[in-house]
Amino acid sequence: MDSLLAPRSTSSFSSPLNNNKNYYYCNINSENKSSFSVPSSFRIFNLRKFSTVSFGYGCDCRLMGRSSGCSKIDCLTRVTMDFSASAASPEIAKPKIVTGPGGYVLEDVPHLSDYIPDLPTYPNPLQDNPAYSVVKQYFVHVDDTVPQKIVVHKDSPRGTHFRRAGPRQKVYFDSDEVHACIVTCGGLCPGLNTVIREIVCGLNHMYGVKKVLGIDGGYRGFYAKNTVHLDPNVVNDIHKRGGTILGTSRGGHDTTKIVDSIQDRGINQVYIIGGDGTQRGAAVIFEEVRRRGLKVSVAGIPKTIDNDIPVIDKSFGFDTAVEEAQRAINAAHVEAESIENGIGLVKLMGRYSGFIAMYATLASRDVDCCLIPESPFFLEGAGGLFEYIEKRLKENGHMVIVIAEGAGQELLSESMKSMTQKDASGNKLLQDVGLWISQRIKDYFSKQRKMPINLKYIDPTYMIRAIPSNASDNVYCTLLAQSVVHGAMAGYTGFTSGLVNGRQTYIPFNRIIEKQNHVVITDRMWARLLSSTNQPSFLSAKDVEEKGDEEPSNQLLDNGNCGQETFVSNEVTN
Ligand SMILES: Nc1ncnc2c1ncn2[C@@H]1O[C@H](COP(=O)(O)OP(=O)(O)O)[C@@H](O)[C@H]1O
Ligand SMILES: O=P(O)(O)OC[C@H]1O[C@](O)(COP(=O)(O)O)[C@@H](O)[C@@H]1O
Ligand SMILES: [Mg+2]
Repeated sequence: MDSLLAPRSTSSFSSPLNNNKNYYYCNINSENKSSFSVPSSFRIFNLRKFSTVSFGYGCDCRLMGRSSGCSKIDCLTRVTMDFSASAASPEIAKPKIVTGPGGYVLEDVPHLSDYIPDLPTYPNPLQDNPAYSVVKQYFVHVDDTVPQKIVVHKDSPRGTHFRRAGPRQKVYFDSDEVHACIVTCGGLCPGLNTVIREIVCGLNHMYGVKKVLGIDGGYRGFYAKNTVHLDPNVVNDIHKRGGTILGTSRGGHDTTKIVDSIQDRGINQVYIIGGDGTQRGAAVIFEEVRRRGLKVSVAGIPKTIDNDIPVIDKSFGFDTAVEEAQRAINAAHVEAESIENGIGLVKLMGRYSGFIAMYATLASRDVDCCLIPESPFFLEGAGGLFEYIEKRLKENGHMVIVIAEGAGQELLSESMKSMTQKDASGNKLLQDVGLWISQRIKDYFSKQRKMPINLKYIDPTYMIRAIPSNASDNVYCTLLAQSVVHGAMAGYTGFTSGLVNGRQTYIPFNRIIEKQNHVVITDRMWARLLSSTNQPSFLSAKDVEEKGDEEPSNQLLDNGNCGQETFVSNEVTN
């Protein structure tokens, strides 16, 4: 043990602070001039003008309290502590993998009781709620799990499963004890307000939770902004609006400051709504919370209109975005077919994943060519884009092209000397492929082919994500929000709530952040698109060979289980 801080007497540390059994305090008054000492596994990370020192059980040492007293480290009492009995949590929680017969694997989510012993439990208040008490088997059985792959062969191993979401018979928070907060991060997505609304209403109506804070403006709002009080009245109408009433941002993830803020405010349930970057940030927050031994559930709700989050069937807001994209594609089609050699070009979102472009194309049937980041293409020569455009114009007199913002970036880089700029979150800032390709097409046909064309470029980028969610996304948002609330109340932490094969599940952060979900162009879904547009694949035999090694993604409608009809009916059963 180092000799930085030592307690006056060990008994000074035996009283629980704020009824939080994981923290112990000693009062130090300014007359006791001495030095501070902590065991080497402990760290003082928030030295302020506080007079109370608290020690997390098996984790960090913090200065807390607000009464006047000592302000400097050298005026504190010399105290002696022996923390040898308290095992500090390792830096990173190991994945919880449970195996069973027949190759069954459960990728389980962490639980508060994994690192806090002897937590009290309470009967779930829903059992007295008239809306739920009549529903037979309302509570999820403790052994319910959901398979990740549902297309199997007779001899297939049972494979990976995730814990089924839903209310548990016992909960780990007393309703009055809960102090929740909600934050939204990253780009906008239709349905953010619905998720916020349903978390607030779910906590309040199902569990009687009254203390819910909104964190303003993304992660940095934890430490740089004021919070807002949220209750069912405040959020009543917000699902009818696009955007997020809490505001959002990129960058600003400072783990220590965020967890300090959680701790200082006495927050014990953190609901984090955001995309792949946000879930990475949530995973780090969870690790820090666990390391400090706090009774705080950290729960993620996946948000991404790009659909780039793995494992889950799809993100909320995706359907709405695809629907809105139809309006731009329709306009492009009307413009193109009204003039000779008309080309309607629509750029849609999709930084690394072309799902919106692919589904908008499949839904519209007016699109002749869809270009996405996952499928390389080339412009000139036999089998290239220009050749195909010319062919379509000669056959049809007009054509519609949909391009995802991340498509063909390698071509732009070659011709425009690649920029390596990033946004505040570290995402690569893309060059405008829509403007670039418009110019290349115009130049090619006017200069090289001497063929007059009329190109109309439509960029509805922000229009498709700044709108309120449609009816089906609203239902999805509600189920996601309720699932995440049930999970946190049941003491689960370090998890994202998500739809897997039409069932609500709890997925550990490590699975959500390990990779991005991409369109696999050697899968049937992309083949369906090619056969619907009749565009060439632009792939060489070598490309196909390389792409053939990729694992199939969760392709939304593929595998026969994620179609809209199944999706809705499964939702209802959850
Ligand atoms: N690896 C990471 N570790 C911690 N925080 C991250 C990480 N990546 C992104 N973040 C934070 O998550 C937030 C949202 O990330 P961003 O990539 O902009 O959007 P999205 O979550 O929608 O993908 C930002 O505040 C960013 O700082
Ligand atoms: O201009 P912004 O706000 O950075 O957003 C643009 C990005 O947002 C997205 O729609 C989604 O990004 P995130 O899911 O990472 O927030 C990307 O397709 C696009 O590149
Ligand atoms: Mg992202």
